[in-house]
Amino acid sequence: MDIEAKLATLPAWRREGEEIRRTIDAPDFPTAIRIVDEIAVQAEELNHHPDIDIRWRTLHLVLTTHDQGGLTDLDFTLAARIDDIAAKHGA
Ligand SMILES: C[C@H](O)[C@H](O)[C@H]1CNC2=NC(N)=NC(=O)C2=N1
Repeated sequence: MDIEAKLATLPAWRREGEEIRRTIDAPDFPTAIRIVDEIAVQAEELNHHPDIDIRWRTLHLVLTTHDQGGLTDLDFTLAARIDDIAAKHGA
């Protein structure tokens, strides 16, 4: 997998070693929680789960594939779905 090529399609995400990260600024706290809830649905569907830090209406998300010890296609698939969810909620 060409990690840099995948990252180029996901400008909201930045790579830090074997992880990719993005921040989502939701309009308000209830929306932030709705975004997390929708991410949870996708995470379960993919059996791939982000680390999520909730700070009022700001979400910090980290993706990596622990059981492969690095980034895989699953991280980029989930990242794209997270971007769709954020955009849908105006974040
Ligand atoms: C057993 C189960 O498939 C694994 O624990 C899955 C679950 N969700 C996961 N999520 C992430 N982000 N990385 C993993 O390696 C991972 N492993």
